[in-house]
Amino acid sequence: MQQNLYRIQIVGATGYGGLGLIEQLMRHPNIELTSLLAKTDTGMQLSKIFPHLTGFCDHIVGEVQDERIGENADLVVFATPDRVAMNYAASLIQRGIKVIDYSGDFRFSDLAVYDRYAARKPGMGGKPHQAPELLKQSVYGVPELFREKIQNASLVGNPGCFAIAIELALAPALRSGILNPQSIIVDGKTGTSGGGKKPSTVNHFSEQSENVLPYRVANHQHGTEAEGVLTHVSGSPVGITFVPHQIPTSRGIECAIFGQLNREISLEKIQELYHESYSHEPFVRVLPPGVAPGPKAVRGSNLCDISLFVDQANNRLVIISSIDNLLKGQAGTALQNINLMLGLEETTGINRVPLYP
Ligand SMILES: NC(=O)C1=CN([C@@H]2O[C@H](COP(=O)(O)OP(=O)(O)OC[C@H]3O[C@@H](n4cnc5c(N)ncnc54)[C@H](OP(=O)(O)O)[C@@H]3O)[C@@H](O)[C@H]2O)C=CC1
Ligand SMILES: CC(=O)N[C@@H](CCC(=O)OP(=O)(O)O)C(=O)O
Repeated sequence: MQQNLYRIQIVGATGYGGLGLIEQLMRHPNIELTSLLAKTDTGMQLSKIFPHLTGFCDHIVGEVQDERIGENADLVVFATPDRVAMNYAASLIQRGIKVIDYSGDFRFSDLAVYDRYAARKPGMGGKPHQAPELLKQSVYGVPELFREKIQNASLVGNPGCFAIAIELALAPALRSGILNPQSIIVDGKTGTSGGGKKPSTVNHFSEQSENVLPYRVANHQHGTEAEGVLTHVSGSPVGITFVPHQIPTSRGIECAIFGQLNREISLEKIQELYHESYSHEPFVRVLPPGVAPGPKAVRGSNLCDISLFVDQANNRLVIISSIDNLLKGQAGTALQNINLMLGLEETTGINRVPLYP
């Protein structure tokens, strides 16, 4: 191994989340992509599947076989659906190989919370966790909230896309005690890439175009995830009613978040509070009063934009949070976590200016 050149294997490399990481790693000076594995599209160059990568990443995609997982790697990223990483993480960690998983397998330190997440996620069928003993050592991968733990972790559970947008938006207000933690309502919108690359009736153009489709109303797995994390960081039980919608864009998430203020407080003071929390964070922007441009302003970047409003007549705080679901909501945060776990500068390979329009 060249000095400071770390070897990474991606399992699930042919999906959107694998792709998002590969695109960023093409510009990473300290990381070598040693292998790409997937289930179906194997034996061909990645650039045959994604022609925009021609000349940038022409690696051949290998088949997922047990003996290949962890081969020639310092860190393995599972960009796979739920219940894949849980079968491999223990043996990788035993071999001294670090692991990041994009799914819900390792987002929860408590098995009961995992079970609640799994009960809300379609297709999970209430199956038990295959490696519950690892939950206590896994670290939740939101660097802005758990940076030091991530730096020392062997196993990181990358967050859910809506969950990170909600957590970054609410953490400063809930930590400071200005909001009633049981009063939170979130109206979320996501582009169709949130559901991955596999076509379905719901993301068929004629079904999803010209519509705003509510789904899993007050029963989405990221509501549970954000409640648990925000309860942990604020020290008070947080209750969130979350209604997600799918909208006809390819990428982007916007959450409009409402909470009752415990006392009268000016927008200026709340802006100050958020600036104190995030002025040193490279990927969180607290926007000036009155500015809320939506997810188009963060598209293609790892940024989370936060806009704050006070509804004075009803003494409510309104927070608008926008991310690119495939970057800050997935592969961008994953690369932040990889950099932290490997002792590299956190922003390496990530500092992209949003693509506009
Ligand atoms: N899309 C998003 O916005 C976000 C997604 N996530 C999570 O990230 C993970 C990946 O999501 P996404 O990129 O959207 O999904 P995709 O469906 O686009 O990609 C999934 C990838 O995993 C591979 N795969 C599927 N089953 C297996 C298996 N049993 N063993 C090995 N590889 C397998 C697929 O290969 P093949 O096609 O060959 O089956 C494909 O390469 C999921 O856990 C998702 O919940 C998290 C945050 C945001
Ligand atoms: C549009 C769409 O279907 N979005 C997915 C995105 C969430 C996701 O992938 O989250 P997990 O990692 O927790 O599974 C959803 O709402 O379930």
